[in-house]
Amino acid sequence: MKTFYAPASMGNFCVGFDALGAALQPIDGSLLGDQVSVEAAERDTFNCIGPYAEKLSADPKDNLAFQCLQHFKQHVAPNMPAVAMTLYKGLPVGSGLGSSACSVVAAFAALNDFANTQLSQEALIELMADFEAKVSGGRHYDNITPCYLGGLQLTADCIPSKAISVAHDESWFYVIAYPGFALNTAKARQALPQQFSLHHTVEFAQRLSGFCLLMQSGQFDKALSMMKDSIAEEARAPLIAGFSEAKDALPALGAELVSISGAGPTLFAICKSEQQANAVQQWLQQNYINEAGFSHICRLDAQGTRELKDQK
Ligand SMILES: Nc1ncnc2c1ncn2[C@@H]1O[C@H](COP(=O)(O)OP(=O)(O)O)[C@@H](O)[C@H]1O
Ligand SMILES: N[C@@H](CCOP(=O)(O)O)C(=O)O
Repeated sequence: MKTFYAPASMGNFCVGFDALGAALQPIDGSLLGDQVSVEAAERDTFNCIGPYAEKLSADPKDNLAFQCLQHFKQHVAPNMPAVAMTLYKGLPVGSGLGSSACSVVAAFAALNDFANTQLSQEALIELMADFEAKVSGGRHYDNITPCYLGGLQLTADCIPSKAISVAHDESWFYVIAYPGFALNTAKARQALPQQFSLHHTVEFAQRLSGFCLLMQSGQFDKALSMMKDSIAEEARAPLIAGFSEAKDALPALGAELVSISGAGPTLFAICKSEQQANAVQQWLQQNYINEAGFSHICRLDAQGTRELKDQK
């Protein structure tokens, strides 16, 4: 049996709505994401386990990972033998941490390895995006490609190969805090303005292009100063209890930036020292998250989706 782990990701990365995303690795070495195992079996079976399994429908047909299995057998690898698939649901649904992308990416990575297809990386990414689009209320790649490829990705349908890896400052700490309640991505997309002025649109393009070029040339502090979410944050902040208070309070503790991870409600803060990250995390634990929430101090995950070798 092989097990594939897909890491949590932060869509938008503040300055790149639907176009930038980053994979996360907690600095304590823990895994923050979903896992999918596949092994040969007499007939196809699906099992969903893990801390967030019970938040999903008990009917496999409703589960994205099982839908990936069905699609794969019907359209990609029709001669593939029967398999037993197990999804370990390690991320809460509707968290802003790319939970649905994690299940889809881990499932297709495991199936693709099992069936040893000749699918190109781009074709696989498109397939993954098709399935995430089924639930998220829009086709966007900013969870799929960082989750699959790791790092910080500039990503869109119109980008050759769907993603360009963007350099990042490896000394930055990302404090993430999931407050313990769900915010459905499709609902959070409906809250967005449907139109922006020409000025607004041009400024978005200027910020995103300036940010990416500065990061790519190692001018990380200048890039950080350009990070502003002019598309989603204002419309979504009222849907996230405590976000505005945290955004006001955390800079005094050393947060260089406070923004929404994906569609929320997870919040992320960028800090330049571990001491500041600890202070920010402590504030968030006391003031932002409830008993069902959690927080982690993270770096960006450079590997993306990978086989967990020590699993049997
Ligand atoms: N394996 C799965 N992982 C996550 N969500 C799933 C899965 N299978 C089905 N779903 C459904 O997809 C939707 C995902 O919601 P969404 O808000 O997009 O989550 P997230 O932002 O965490 O990716 C939910 O309605 C959930 O029930
Ligand atoms: N760009 C998307 C990202 C959604 O991420 P999720 O983790 O909340 O599913 C958006 O902002 O809608």
